[in-house]
Amino acid sequence: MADGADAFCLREVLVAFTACLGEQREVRVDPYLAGWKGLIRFLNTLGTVFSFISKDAVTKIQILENYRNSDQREKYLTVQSMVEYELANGLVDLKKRSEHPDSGCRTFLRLHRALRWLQMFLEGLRTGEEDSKTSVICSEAYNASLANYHPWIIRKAATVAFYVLPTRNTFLENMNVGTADEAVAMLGDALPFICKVYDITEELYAQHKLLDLP
Ligand SMILES: CCCCCCCC/C=C\CCCCCCCC(=O)N[C@@H](COP(=O)(O)O)[C@H](O)/C=C/CCCCCCCCCCCCC
Repeated sequence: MADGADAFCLREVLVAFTACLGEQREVRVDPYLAGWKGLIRFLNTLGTVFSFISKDAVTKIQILENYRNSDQREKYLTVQSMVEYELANGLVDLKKRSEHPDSGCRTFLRLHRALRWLQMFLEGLRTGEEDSKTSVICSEAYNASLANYHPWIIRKAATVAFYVLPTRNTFLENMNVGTADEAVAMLGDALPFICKVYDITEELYAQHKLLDLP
């Protein structure tokens, strides 16, 4: 694991996802991206076999950060304002990637689908037996979520990468929050917030028929 300022800490990641939720059920983009960036720091400590996954996630985060640093940054403050702005201004390719291949809506949707994987993976870790295999928990979560959107070659590469994951307790002890039991307790506190962020986004995208953006 990395030391110092760059070290992964589960608490920081979970705090970031908790901070996504606004009082009016809005989902804030900055803490959402901060949460993913923290997770990618962790992913990078697991070995180069995961590089193709972290590269894709970093690219998507960068696209959204660019919107947050642009003249239109206020429009990208929350997922709700982003959807409203991009749809009202015809900035989303709805049928085929063409004029707006990297819209905020499309890019966020990819991370949103990955959040479902994360939710299922963390729940599997939380409720798993001490010696259960993280690779199995991870594959099951992946097959029930993200895999449905990936071509065969990506599914194959992801499944191979999962094999190198350590056992559940070693994995939890690498979270920098104390013992495996303490990490489990923290997951229990944070998962309802992650679920809520997921559900609100899913509802918003469904309402605007954006769940299948190319
Ligand atoms: C206790 C907490 C520890 C949890 C640690 C989790 C660390 C995970 C960190 C990052 C997860 C990466 C999120 C990946 C986003 C993938 C978005 C996506 O679906 N992209 C595909 C579609 O994009 P477009 O082509 O349409 O632009 C793209 O094709 C995918 C490429 C890469 C493969 C993605 C495989 C995702 C597997 C997720 C499992 C990560 C394994 C983590 C192991 C702990």
